[in-house]
Amino acid sequence: MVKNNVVVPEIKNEGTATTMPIITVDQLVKRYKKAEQNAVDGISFDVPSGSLFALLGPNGAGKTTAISILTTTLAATSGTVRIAGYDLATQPHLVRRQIGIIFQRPSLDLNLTAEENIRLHATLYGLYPYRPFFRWMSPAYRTRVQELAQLLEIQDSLFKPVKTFSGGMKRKLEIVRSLLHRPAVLFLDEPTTGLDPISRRGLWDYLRQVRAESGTTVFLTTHYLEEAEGADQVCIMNHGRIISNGTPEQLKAELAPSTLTIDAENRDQLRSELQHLGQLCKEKEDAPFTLTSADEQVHQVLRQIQTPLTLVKTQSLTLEDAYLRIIQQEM
Ligand SMILES: Nc1ncnc2c1ncn2[C@@H]1O[C@H](COP(=O)(O)OP(=O)(O)OP(=O)(O)O)[C@@H](O)[C@H]1O
Repeated sequence: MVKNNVVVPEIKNEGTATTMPIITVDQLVKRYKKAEQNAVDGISFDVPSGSLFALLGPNGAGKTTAISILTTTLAATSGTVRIAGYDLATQPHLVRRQIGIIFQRPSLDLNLTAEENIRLHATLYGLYPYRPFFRWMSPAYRTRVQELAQLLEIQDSLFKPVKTFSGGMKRKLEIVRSLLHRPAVLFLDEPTTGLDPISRRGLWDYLRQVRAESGTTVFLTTHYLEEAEGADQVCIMNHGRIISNGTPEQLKAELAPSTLTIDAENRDQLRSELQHLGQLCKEKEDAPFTLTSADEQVHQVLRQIQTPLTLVKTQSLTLEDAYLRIIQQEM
């Protein structure tokens, strides 16, 4: 892998993802006042409509800065961003209508019920006229809230004070609230930080469901690599720059090749066959042959080998392995 290599993604079209970009970022720069370096240093990427896009990077890489600009809460120094066809710099109010945001820190009023939190948000954003009771709100509002609450399985807690909610339920409530206006893009800044593994898994199941049902594009920053494994596209930032961008499979294939361990009764024949196939492999006396290549190459090699094998073991590395390699190359 060459440093700063940007893999052009071949977008998977699973379920709702299409190849049309809903977000286009071009040469985006942010330099904070009095800072000596750019926090975001000329990044460019596209997010296909309906996809799950994960932005990764170590602490201080520039992820929160980038997501803050994309969600119109921070002004860029230069560069252009288009979201759902609108220009971020000149049409921020139109962009805001297209997006839902879930920040790192929950922004719920703990003394209100879940539904009251949703109602306040809906009224503040001008989605529905305010009424002092749920039953007085418009039928459209009531149906939408019930639908979303059911989707995220918090319908039994809708009228309970949020202070009685677990961390996972609060996150789900924030999701309900952010989906109220059917945003085209849902931005999530480290949405599962502080959640236990069960709540994290649950949240992901729900987000998957929401995406399947509404075709929402999800743009996420996370430190949990296993969460990014399920993304259509993974973009890795470091020091304000994009150092890798592609599908998880592409990143793994480029940076963390799979290992194939094979052996045969007739080791001489296998060795010469491997040499003939141009496979450089590590070999210790009497130990199995270990080949390291990208996933599809491993399978190709296996298909071509004629020598009867006594051992075949493949080990695919994880996105976390790929990520650590990319970051370590940068150090
Ligand atoms: N308000 C600010 N003023 C000055 N510098 C800032 C400000 N916010 C962030 N920075 C700097 O910008 C750089 C990028 O920070 P940012 O918070 O975007 O990184 P991050 O990738 O989100 O990190 P983390 O994973 O820790 O949340 C860092 O060097 C940080 O110190």
